[in-house]
Amino acid sequence: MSKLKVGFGFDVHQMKEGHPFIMGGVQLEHHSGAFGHSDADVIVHAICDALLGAANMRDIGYHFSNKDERWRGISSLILLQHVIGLLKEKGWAVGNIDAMICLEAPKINPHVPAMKANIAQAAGIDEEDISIKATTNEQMGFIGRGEGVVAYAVCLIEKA
Ligand SMILES: Nc1ccn([C@@H]2O[C@H](COP(=O)(O)O)[C@@H](O)[C@H]2O)c(=O)n1
Ligand SMILES: C[C@@]1(CO)OP(=O)(O)OP(=O)(O)OC[C@H]1O
Repeated sequence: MSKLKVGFGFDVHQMKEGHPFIMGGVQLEHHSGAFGHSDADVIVHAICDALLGAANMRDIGYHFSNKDERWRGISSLILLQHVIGLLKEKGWAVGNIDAMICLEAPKINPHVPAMKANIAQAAGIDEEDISIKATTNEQMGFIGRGEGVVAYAVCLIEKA
């Protein structure tokens, strides 16, 4: 019988005026963008943490320190590829991923197909096994004021 594990991930990044905004490997047209040590791709970070959590392999900052110059400005899709490699070494394969972005603007919906394609390619999974959703924060709090962006993800992993 195969073994199944679920995982949960969360990430938040500050939004900065004039900064590029990368989400799911797509550069979004917006006056501000998520800021971090890497490309601050918040949905990919939440997915990495969900996968690492499911495999009980610590978290993204443990594997990719924000003090390490190797990861400065790196595409988070490359970090996701590393995470998938770590799971594969332990015999884990990804079942499915479901992720949610909480962001006031811009609209995410038009970009969901491209994001799914990027994440599926980096994770080596079928696009059918990755779901991306979005919500505003109804203009409340730091998300509502456009000061930050949040993402959540859950995943299922399996090993024979
Ligand atoms: N940044 C966002 C936020 C929301 N959406 C889509 O709009 C729908 C309505 O959002 P509410 O927060 O008003 O419920 C939501 O269900 C998403 O489909 C989006 O694309 N980008
Ligand atoms: C991805 C890493 C590494 O570049 O940096 P950030 O882009 O700042 O992202 P965060 O989600 O705060 O933590 C993980 C990191 O160590």
